[in-house]
Amino acid sequence: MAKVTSSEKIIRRLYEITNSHALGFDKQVEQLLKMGLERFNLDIAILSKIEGNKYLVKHCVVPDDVELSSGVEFDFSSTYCHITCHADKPVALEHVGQHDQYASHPAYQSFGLESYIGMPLKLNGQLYGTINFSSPTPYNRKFHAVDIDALQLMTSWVEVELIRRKQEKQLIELNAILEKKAYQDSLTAIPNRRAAFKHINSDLNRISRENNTAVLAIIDIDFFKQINDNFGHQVGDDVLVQVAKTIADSKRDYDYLARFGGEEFLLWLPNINLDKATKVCKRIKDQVAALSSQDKNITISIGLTLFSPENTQQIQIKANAKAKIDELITQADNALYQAKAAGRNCIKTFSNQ
Ligand SMILES: Nc1nc2c(ncn2[C@@H]2O[C@H](COP(=O)(O)OP(=O)(O)OP(=O)(O)O)[C@@H](O)[C@H]2O)c(=O)[nH]1
Repeated sequence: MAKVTSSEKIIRRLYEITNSHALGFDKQVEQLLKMGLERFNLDIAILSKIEGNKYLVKHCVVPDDVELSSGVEFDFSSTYCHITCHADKPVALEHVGQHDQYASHPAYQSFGLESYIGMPLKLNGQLYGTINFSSPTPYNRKFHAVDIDALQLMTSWVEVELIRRKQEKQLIELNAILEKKAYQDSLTAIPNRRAAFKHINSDLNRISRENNTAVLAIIDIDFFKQINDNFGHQVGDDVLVQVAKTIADSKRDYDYLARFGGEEFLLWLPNINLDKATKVCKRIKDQVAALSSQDKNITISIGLTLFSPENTQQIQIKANAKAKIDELITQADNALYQAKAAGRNCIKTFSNQ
């Protein structure tokens, strides 16, 4: 049987550790550092992060009698890693006290570590920190090329993993932004039509389960086309933003406002009856009427409809919430049409009669 070389052993062990994804990054790094300590027969292992002149211990494995833990910070210039990063390559020192140059280094003066092997960690060419192994006693042999190779392998894995984790974090953040954008109106920054459907959908089930009532209102800015035509699209946009903000500020905290499209807004008022909803809408209408643009008052018309589940309808609503929402919107639209026909700047309620 072929003899397994120490390089092969290290590659196998490294493969095992780096493939143990279930362990999680922190444990993997810990095992990697332990493997390095065994490999080099040294006492202290550190994965550091360097920010300016701050040397931060991110991970470490140390003997019980050494007081060092992750989170501890040092002056970067007073560490051996400062030499390593300056050299921009692996540095291996077997007996620092006997070294012409390093014996007078502040790191030796401060920590008295006699043996050290370390390497810079880089992410996309930028210095991130170091991986290093050291001991207060002189090294009992010379560091060889194979030691540097082992250190190189460990460093490369950490570099790749750190980049992957950074990209994963960026991707999660990007997805959150995209998700938010998918449900938000870009002009007014309030929820959009899609978000409103999603919200009402889940609310309908709760309200019907609690045998409560809710009101759906469609709010439409009056003569909005004239604003655009007379003063331009930008002024129209500003009016939309002002109206959205005014409605958002005047509604109850638990009401849900969305831009339904064009100059129309949808307001969902859960756990309310028609009387009270009319009062909320009147307050909103009056607040908007206090706004003006280009010396012209802005007014809105509102159509309301009541959602009142009966116990027997619960199963139906759960199965067909979309159809129920469409029906409520049609009813509120119908009432809005009447408000427009009645001269605008008023509130009308849908009725079957
Ligand atoms: N500035 C701006 N205008 C928009 C936007 N979306 C829709 N509009 C305009 O809104 C106007 C709506 O006009 P109409 O549907 O005739 O309604 P109106 O003029 O308000 O008349 P009534 O509703 O009957 O009082 C159209 O001119 C659209 O171009 C937008 O995002 N920004």
